[in-house]
Amino acid sequence: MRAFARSRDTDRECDSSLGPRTGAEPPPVSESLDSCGSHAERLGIVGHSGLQRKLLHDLQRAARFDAEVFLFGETGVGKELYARFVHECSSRRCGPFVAVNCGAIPEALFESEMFGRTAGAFTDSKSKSEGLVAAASGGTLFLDEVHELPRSGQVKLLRLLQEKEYRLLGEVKLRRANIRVVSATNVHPDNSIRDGVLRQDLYYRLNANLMTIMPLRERPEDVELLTDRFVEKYSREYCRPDRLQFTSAARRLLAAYPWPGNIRQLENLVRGLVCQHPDAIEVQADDLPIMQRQDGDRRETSEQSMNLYCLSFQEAKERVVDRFEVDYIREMLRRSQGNICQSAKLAGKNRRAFFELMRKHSIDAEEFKGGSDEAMEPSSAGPNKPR
Ligand SMILES: Nc1ncnc2c1ncn2[C@@H]1O[C@H](COP(=O)(O)OP(=O)(O)OP(=O)(O)O)[C@@H](O)[C@H]1O
Repeated sequence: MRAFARSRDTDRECDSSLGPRTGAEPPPVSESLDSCGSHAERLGIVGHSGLQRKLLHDLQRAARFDAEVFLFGETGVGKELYARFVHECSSRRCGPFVAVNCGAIPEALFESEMFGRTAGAFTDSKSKSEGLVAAASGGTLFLDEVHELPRSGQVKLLRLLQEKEYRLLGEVKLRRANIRVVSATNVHPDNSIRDGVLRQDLYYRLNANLMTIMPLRERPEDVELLTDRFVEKYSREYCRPDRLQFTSAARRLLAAYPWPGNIRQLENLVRGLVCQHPDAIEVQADDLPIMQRQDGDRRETSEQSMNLYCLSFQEAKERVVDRFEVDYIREMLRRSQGNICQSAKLAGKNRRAFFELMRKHSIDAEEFKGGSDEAMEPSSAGPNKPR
């Protein structure tokens, strides 16, 4: 079971008067919304854009009640971090936070992993095992990549959410579940439902509080603070005595870059710069070559759009659509490292239609296979992802 559960908090200091409670009642008035600022700080959440402040405010509000929270956002925007924030701001903060990668649970093992099993429940199960629901008891169960849950498992989860009851595999007795479920996905739920990947009834049950986490490119004001936070974090981790500085040209590039891998990508870039340039004091714009290329691409795009006005409406429209299709398909392939099935899924198209578009524009999936760090990272920095 532990292979699917990424982490579990057990050793935190808690005010026993604050919980975990049974989960039904909201925390007392003394736990005001503002008291959660310290939780954000403790979790290392930074950002001062309006979008970020609104998100934290909405999450705090949702956290006070025991209803499900559904987080939607691109990869690397911080869904797991914000799920922890909900947990910390809730009356369940003294209970465990159990994060589960739904895509990693094989369909055949779903029930036993989620609900646990008695000894001998199936042929080679010699001992009793508590499931994830029991592991998260009194706390929060975080279902990451929820659209990857097996279909049969979704039905069973629906029953758990509706009845707040479950049964160990091999046992008749019903047990009461004391969990709050926070789930997350990077595929738009409308697309997952349309493609039959996510059951609509389960989605309705999970999204009592639907929160969209905006990508980093929509809140460039946060880039500077995040950069400084990561410089501090990795200077400490790699025992660098001096703090890396960025020239204003380099900071402008960082703020203008679209960050397809979001905050994880920025974090990896900074980590790479901190550990790969131990003697450098200042990062120049020239130290961020792929970002400059991106800047060049953008200039080129605007020049091309000027030329559009020399064409007829129909021709100009076709050219824009073509360019969009190429950019979009390449981006999906880049995100899934050349996996066509996964790219089609991300795009909400069927595989054949996606492949036809690739053929139309002579795009080769091989180009995106392997070397994903080079494709993802704005510089050659930070070859290892933290996750
Ligand atoms: N506002 C923030 N402040 C500081 N660090 C952040 C913030 N948001 C995200 N991070 C950091 O970015 C990294 C990626 O975050 P996280 O793993 O939560 O993203 P995710 O959306 O769950 O990604 P995925 O969809 O790939 O699972 C983590 O190291 C996290 O600590």
